[in-house]
Amino acid sequence: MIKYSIAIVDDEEIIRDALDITLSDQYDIILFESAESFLASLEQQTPDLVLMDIGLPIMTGIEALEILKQKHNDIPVIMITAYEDINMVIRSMKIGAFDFILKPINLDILELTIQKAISSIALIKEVKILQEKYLQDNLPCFIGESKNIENVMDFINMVSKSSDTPIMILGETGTGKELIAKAIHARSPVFQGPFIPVNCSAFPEDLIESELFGYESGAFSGASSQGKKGFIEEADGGTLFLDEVADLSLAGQAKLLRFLEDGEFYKVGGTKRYHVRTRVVSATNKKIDDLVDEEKFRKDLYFRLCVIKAEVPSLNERKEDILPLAKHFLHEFNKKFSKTLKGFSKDAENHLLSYEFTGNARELKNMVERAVLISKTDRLELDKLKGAPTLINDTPPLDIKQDHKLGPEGIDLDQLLETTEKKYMEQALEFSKGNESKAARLLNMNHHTFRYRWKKISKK
Ligand SMILES: Nc1ncnc2c1ncn2[C@@H]1O[C@H](COP(=O)(O)OP(=O)(O)OP(=O)(O)O)[C@@H](O)[C@H]1O
Repeated sequence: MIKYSIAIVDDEEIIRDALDITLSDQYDIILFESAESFLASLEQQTPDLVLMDIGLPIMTGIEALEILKQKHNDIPVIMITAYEDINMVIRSMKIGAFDFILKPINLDILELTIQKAISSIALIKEVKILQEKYLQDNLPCFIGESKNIENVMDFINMVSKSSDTPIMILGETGTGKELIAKAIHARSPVFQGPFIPVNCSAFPEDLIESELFGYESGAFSGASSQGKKGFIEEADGGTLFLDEVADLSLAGQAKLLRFLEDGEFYKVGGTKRYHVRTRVVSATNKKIDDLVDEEKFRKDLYFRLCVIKAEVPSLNERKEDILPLAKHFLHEFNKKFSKTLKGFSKDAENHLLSYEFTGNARELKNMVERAVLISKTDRLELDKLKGAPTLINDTPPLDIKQDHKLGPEGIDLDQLLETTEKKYMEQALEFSKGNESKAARLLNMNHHTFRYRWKKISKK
């Protein structure tokens, strides 16, 4: 059961006490003897409902109501008046009071009026509680103490409020663009809808249309007989995250633009029109303005996607975030590898602070992961960080057991399969001198699948 809070603003102590005794079993009561002290308290917390005397000394209840409504229009206010001054009552109702009650207060009428006011805000409150819980449970920790990141987060909090304004996030690889896209989704009104990430560079030109829009049954040979939903349809009522959007082919860009213009599309091989409402967040680590100038990215699409633009600074430009991030990753990998490292040695910290990151937070994360895995001391020492290859694509050295016997200590199967897949893909690329089609053939894979999986796995 939700317990609602009521602020009672009345200069008469006897009334405050009487209301407190009557209502405090059911509601959280906060008492104020003046309009000024009540308004000042709103900086710290806002009540769900206000009971306010009209005839307060110094600042009157009506004046306080006017100020309250400017900032918190959604809080219902019940005015209390000692005399039936119809003009005062009309004025307060015009300003936006929910209702009024007369002194001496009839408790039955009071209870009924409070109930009515609460039912008007119950849904808003329920959604707020749900959203806070969702944020706590689902929002990936976005670490950052620098002014730079604080500004980005403030901006995101502001722009998340709308459910459909397109946002483009720019920043070098590994700066946390996908994490930010998830944060936007989690703070937006469509937070309960799906968050669908699409890596635009993972699909070749001839597949992108069916991946984005889906296809109708029998659209082409090899198509599933039930047809298929595309990513856009999957994202209906939620957020579509178009990662690496600058890599979209010109044909793909044209199709996406058509959808963004009116939210409508046809599936491949179909004549039925579909309508989808989804917030589009896109990201790229390329200099998209240059691509627009070079006509490699459509200007009209750029303007559609980039109604709001957020730029994430590189880690080298926000050195204050390095240690908080490193400690966060240390904690994460302590948990993952059941280690109990307490922190970094002074030397290790200095090394991180003077290091030039090319892969940003992802590179730092990989450095810490490997160092945690090979550390045997209480603190993470410099040699473990230095010894750890810092390639962005590096993964910890987990070897597949040749005998495939499971010991009592168990294994992290996902991690093992991922490492194995990556090792073979790396070797295949080495054998084929970087030719992905040849590498794919060595692993008996279709080359689209190879490209897609390699992109995915080499980002981890
Ligand atoms: N501020 C942060 N707090 C916590 N983790 C972070 C932060 N920034 C990045 N990370 C972690 O670093 C890794 C890379 O982040 P992410 O995938 O969001 O970067 P990206 O900018 O989308 O990269 P790319 O351009 O290569 O797609 C992820 O594991 C992410 O969780």
